[in-house]
Amino acid sequence: MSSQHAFASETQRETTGKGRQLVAMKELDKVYGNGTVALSDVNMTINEGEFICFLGPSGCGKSTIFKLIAGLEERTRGDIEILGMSPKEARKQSDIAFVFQDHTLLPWCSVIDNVMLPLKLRGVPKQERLQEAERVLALVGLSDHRKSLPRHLSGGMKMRVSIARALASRPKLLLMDEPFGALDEITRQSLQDELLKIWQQDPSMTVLFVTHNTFEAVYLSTQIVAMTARPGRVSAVLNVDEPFPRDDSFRTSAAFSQWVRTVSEHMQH
Ligand SMILES: Nc1ncnc2c1ncn2[C@@H]1O[C@H](COP(=O)(O)OP(=O)(O)OP(=O)(O)O)[C@@H](O)[C@H]1O
Repeated sequence: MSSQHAFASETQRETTGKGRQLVAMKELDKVYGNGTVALSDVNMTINEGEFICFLGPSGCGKSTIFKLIAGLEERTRGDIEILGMSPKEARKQSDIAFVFQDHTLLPWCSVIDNVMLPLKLRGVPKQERLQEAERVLALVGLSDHRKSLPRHLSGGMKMRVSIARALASRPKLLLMDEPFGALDEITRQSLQDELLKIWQQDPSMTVLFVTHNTFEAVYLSTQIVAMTARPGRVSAVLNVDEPFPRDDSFRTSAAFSQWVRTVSEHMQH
């Protein structure tokens, strides 16, 4: 791999995904009410099954892109579609789930009640809720802690609960906004491995992941979206064409170091 061909130019920004087109953004601008131009002319397609990390300086509009995809903010100009629907329609069908850095668990509810809450709000019958919660708690290795309260869990465990809660709605698109930013390095790496395992088990699930950490982006991604400082634009999309499953042997490989160097060099320009 060389830095000359690693990045697709802005006009060639087609993904190399495993599935059908999931998200289409065309000439997207976002100007907030106070006049802040958060995004300018964002053009991007995202295919089903990708794991895409968004990297860029603070304030470049990464969270804003997520809010537009989730239908939590309205675009100022341009088009955005999720599986041919508006973001709000897609969210209503529970096709989209969020995980934030702050785990947002209800402190007075047990782990399993926290995981079941979104299903309860959607009117899913109790037996089905329980089954689904057990399934996702097993996925994140927390079955034995189903009755614990959040305050009895470590930061990494709270994040696992938060991921389980998002997975319980079986989303097609999982949006993760700096989820591991507050965790120590060892916990972070084990959660990266668990997340990749979960993602690999479901070929149709797409993960969009914001991080400031180049190592994390290279380790996790099928693609890295590099963004410029505000107003945010997509400056390049990098296809990290390294095989899965990935493990510590990838983290310590020469190829990994080369990818990190390439991405870092790009981000400095
Ligand atoms: N509701 C809002 N009203 C006005 N300006 C906003 C609003 N939300 C975000 N902004 C501004 O829009 C720009 C992009 O913000 P955004 O949070 O999307 O960036 P980011 O890349 O996610 O930042 P960070 O990496 O620091 O989390 C910033 O200048 C921010 O201050």
